[in-house]
Amino acid sequence: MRQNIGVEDALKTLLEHASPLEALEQVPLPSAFGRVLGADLLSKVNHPDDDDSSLDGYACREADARSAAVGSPVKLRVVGSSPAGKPFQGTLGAGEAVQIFTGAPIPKGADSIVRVEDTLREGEYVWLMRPAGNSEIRHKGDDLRAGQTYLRRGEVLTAGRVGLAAAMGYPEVPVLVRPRVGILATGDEVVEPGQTLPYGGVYNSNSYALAGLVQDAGGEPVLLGKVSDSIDGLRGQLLRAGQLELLLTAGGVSMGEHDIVRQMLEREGEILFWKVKIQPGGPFLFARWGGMPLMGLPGNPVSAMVIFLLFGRPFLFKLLSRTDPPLSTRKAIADTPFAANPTKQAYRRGILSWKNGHYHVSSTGNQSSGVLRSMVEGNALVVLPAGVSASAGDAVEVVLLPN
Ligand SMILES: Nc1nc2c(c(=O)[nH]1)N[C@H]1C(S)=C(S)[C@@H](COP(=O)(O)OP(=O)(O)OC[C@H]3O[C@@H](n4cnc5c(N)ncnc54)[C@H](O)[C@@H]3O)O[C@H]1N2
Ligand code: MOO
Repeated sequence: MRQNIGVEDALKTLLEHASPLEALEQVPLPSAFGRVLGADLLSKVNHPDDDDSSLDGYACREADARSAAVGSPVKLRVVGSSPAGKPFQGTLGAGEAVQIFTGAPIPKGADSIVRVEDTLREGEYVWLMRPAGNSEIRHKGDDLRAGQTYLRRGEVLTAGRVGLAAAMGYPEVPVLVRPRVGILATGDEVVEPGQTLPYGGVYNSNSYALAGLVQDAGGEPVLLGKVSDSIDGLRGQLLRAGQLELLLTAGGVSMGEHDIVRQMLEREGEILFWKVKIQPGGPFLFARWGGMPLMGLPGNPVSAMVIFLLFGRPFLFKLLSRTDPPLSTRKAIADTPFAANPTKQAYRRGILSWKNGHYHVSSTGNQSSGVLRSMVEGNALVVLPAGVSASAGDAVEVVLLPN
């Protein structure tokens, strides 16, 4: 078992155990938002499907309306109307105009448009006060060309991408099946919210915070409840869970005699590393157990969340072949001091804001790993290499907390 390894080393090691998933499912568009596209999608149609108008006005021949001006308008006979969805079927001749609406195909015989604001309608005639132009014509395929690929495997279906899939003619899309991530809390003192809190007890916050982070990364959380500090209980609960793409345990990986996760894995799993030079979350453990990768997250609520973000989230991104980066970073000016850890890379909770053209970050205050509210009051983690503290005014790197 490797111990006390660096952050980069830990990430590299665990990503070697993340094999991209292949299984796909078809989902209807209303359920597609946030899912990861499983195949490249090419457009089934041209959009627009023919040259069309970008405004409400009149279609005519450019040559007929060249001399039109406010003082000397040109008079054309209106031979029809072309609303979007009910295109004019005839052919427009010299001296003629067709009333046209935004999105309607340009009638045969017309080559230009004048907008309605520059016209005056009089019965079956229209006066044009400006020359007609063709810059308001949207050309066939300007937006989408049939047969061209616009969406790619590994892309997250944002609102725009779901809309684009619809525009390309797909009522449903192939997406990667969400990796199922088991979440198990440990500890005799851990009690479910709603129950009476005994002396020395703590409500189980880790399972629920982690479930949210798993969903946000594209996974499907499988809540496995909690086990007390017994190796038999832990093993039994994990066996009941069946085969999952990733197991997360929270707690029980530190030095104490009750640290059952580490003890069980030492006996019957393969621990790939234990302890990373990081704060919070130093006792982080990564193992394989029963053919599954297992992340033993430290029990402190901040540690569990930070370790999942820095390691679990990239792991799920790789399983899903996601092409967007798992984390976003910024450079910011520290408005308050941030204390280093002498031997570990530190991640301090900060409040990131934008002032006078720069990002600024200030501490959320108490940086203890038990202060869960710092993950809510803060929106970023200030990254401090081992031994490097930041004074007010220093430039620092921050990692944005996802939503
Ligand atoms: N002698 C040492 N003690 C500790 C060390 C060390 O190196 N030497 N490391 C400390 C660090 S750093 C951390 S982080 C914690 C991690 O310990 P465990 O992973 O074994 O976690 P627990 O001891 O079970 O719990 C720690 C803390 O978190 C609370 N907790 C646990 N589960 C939940 C939950 N589901 N919801 C909310 N809160 C939870 C638990 O009550 C404890 O307060 O170890 C240090 N100790
Ligand atoms: O990882 Mo521990 O969070 O440093 O307390």
